[in-house]
Amino acid sequence: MSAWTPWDWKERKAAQQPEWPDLNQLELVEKELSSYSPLVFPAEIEDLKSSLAQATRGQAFLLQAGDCAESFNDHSAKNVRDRLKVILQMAVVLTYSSGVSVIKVGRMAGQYAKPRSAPTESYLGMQLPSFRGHIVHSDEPDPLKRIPDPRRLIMAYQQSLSTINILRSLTTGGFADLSRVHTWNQEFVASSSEGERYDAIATEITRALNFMEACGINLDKEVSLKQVKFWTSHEALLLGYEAALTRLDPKSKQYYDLSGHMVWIGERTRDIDGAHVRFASGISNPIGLKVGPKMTAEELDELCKVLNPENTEGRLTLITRMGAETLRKRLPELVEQIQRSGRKVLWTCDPMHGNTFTSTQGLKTRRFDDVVAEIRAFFDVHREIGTWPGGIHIELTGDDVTECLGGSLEVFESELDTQYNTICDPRLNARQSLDLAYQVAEMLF
Ligand SMILES: O=C[C@H](O)[C@H](O)COP(=O)(O)O
Ligand SMILES: C=C(OP(=O)(O)O)C(=O)O
Repeated sequence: MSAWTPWDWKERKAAQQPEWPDLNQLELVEKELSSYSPLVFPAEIEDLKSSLAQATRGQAFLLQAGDCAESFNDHSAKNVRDRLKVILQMAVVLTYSSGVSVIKVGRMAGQYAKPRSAPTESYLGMQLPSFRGHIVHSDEPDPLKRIPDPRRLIMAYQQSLSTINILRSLTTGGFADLSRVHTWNQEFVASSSEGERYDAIATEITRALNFMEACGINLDKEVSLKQVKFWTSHEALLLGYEAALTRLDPKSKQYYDLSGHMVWIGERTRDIDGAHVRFASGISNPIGLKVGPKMTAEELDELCKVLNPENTEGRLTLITRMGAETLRKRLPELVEQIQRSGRKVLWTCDPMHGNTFTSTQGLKTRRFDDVVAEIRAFFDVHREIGTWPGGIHIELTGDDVTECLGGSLEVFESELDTQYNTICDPRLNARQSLDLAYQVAEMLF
């Protein structure tokens, strides 16, 4: 096979691409993007890869979380901060309760493109092109506004740049300092039982920090207490956008997709001969691969070979998403095959995408209990085989939304439409996310 180039995926079939009305305009936009500064840097990507290598060896746990689809409509520093807050809170709960180090990766700063099951969707009896994310078109139910517009690729880049700036200043500029652990508890969470439990942990951490200071340890010098390493990730779906931001690192002579630290291949685009797998095979970023209910052991093995021919630890994360019942039946043979082939992979669990259904009011939703059940099944299978259940992949928001059912402060089906704000799939709200962190921490311990 000829040497890989960032654009040679064009010779393959790319699934789930928008029907761009003007391909010349698309090409001009991609050319312009190719001249823009990178959003992240190779050294950061390698740093994440070495953390993921630790997780592959069972020495760390991956928390990958954020929006289903980031929106162009509600971008603000507050919104980014609130999402970061809940991820930091989950990480504190997981680390404090289990003693395992947690790698924090946001579905943020690039998660704008959505693959869909059907090309059209209906709204009040009208057939519309399915919404594919704000990087493609508006979510408004208007056929004209659903026409794909390439200029949105530039808008996605700009919003990602702004999000990364906010994230960098929050994670290194004092906000993520462990001495501020109490302040990450948002008001609407603080009054709930999860919030109170979180506050108790935060008080114990503060007491431990005070104790260390009283013993003469200068905490100001401990960078790991003052700053947080936080990485970005998204699905590499629109390959023109990804290729335009892919650069050759002059030092290592490796190609990196500099649109985010980690990218993943979705369940609908993982064809081994397809464009997405070809593109991902040539970049040096950590790659995630969604593993749905139809994946066979042979297919998975082949995909691992193509995506990680050097068998590098930290390169490949397998993200299973099939619902608890199917997972208990299917995961053992997949794990055993990968074990037999000696492939070094990080296994993580996406308990969201195998558990979506439509409520009686017609809203897409997920049950909190189904989410927990899939993670429990994932832990059970790995514990039985002796492999490391290395992480979770969650769709969440820092807001007080009513999109997923259940949780300890239960969201009922009749309440779904009160704060149903997602532009695509239902997300856990901040309380449900914390609730989930406690349950996963117990499984991890
Ligand atoms: O978020 C992922 C997918 O885009 C989404 O689950 C697809 O949803 P659909 O089955 O309604 O198209
Ligand atoms: C589309 C997604 O998932 P999947 O490819 O697993 O359906 C996603 O994670 O946004």
